[in-house]
Amino acid sequence: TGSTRPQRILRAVQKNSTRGSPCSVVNAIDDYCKHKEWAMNVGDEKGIIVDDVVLELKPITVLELGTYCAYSTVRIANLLPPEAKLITLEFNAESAAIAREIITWAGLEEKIQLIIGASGDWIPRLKEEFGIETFDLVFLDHWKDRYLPDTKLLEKCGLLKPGAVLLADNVICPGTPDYLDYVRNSPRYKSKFYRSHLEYTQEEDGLEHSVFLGMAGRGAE
Ligand SMILES: CCCNc1ncnc2c1ncn2[C@@H]1O[C@H](/C=C/CNC(=O)c2cc(-c3ccc(F)cc3)cc(O)c2O)[C@@H](O)[C@H]1O
Ligand SMILES: [Mg+2]
Repeated sequence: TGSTRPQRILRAVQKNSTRGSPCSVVNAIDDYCKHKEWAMNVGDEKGIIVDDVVLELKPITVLELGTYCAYSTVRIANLLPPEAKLITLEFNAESAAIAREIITWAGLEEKIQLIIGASGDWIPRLKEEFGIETFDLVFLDHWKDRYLPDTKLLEKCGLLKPGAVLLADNVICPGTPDYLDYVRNSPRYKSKFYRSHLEYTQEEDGLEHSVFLGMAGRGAE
């Protein structure tokens, strides 16, 4: 019974980064996944785009769907204002355990709430159980066929306010065609595509940045 990829990523973090330094944790994961073993982190190239969106938006409440090894969790939380909070949902208990270790190693446990469970079960409970009004930023990076249903669920639960941003990874590779079609054609969103590459490769990929305009869409126009 060998180790799992998340366990090897955690070991690389503990070996090659400094406790309490989110930047060094992000760099250690990127180095490991570039030179030793590919893993499905948003990565350094797309990560710079994520950084720019976060620094521009200055979100106070952030939701991440699909924690995996907490690479993007740490990368985003590191750039948040002091009073901001990030909730991240991960339904695989093994991944969540590794993610929690990496979040703690980075020293970000105060800013990040990791919930073990499925987005479909938890999104309807966030207002009640975590006192969340609405999210300023949602980062979608979980199963690609769940982006659209979870977006509709977020709308239904009133968790998006006008101006909220949905930032979706992998809209080209592996691809999220139904989600792209929705956010690009719905009057409820102003969407734009940030062309990039699949993490640690030369393959085409990119992020979709969609601003929620409200349930009434653009109104009379
Ligand atoms: C009930 C399922 C939906 N709800 C969910 N709720 C909470 N966590 C969920 C989740 N779905 C999936 N997850 C978790 O997110 C993670 C899944 C992410 C899926 N991501 C990908 O498939 C992916 C895949 C690639 C990829 C690209 C090219 C290639 F050749 C091979 C892989 C690149 C990426 O950047 C990716 O993000 C896991 O940790 C999983 O346990
Ligand atoms: Mg991804």
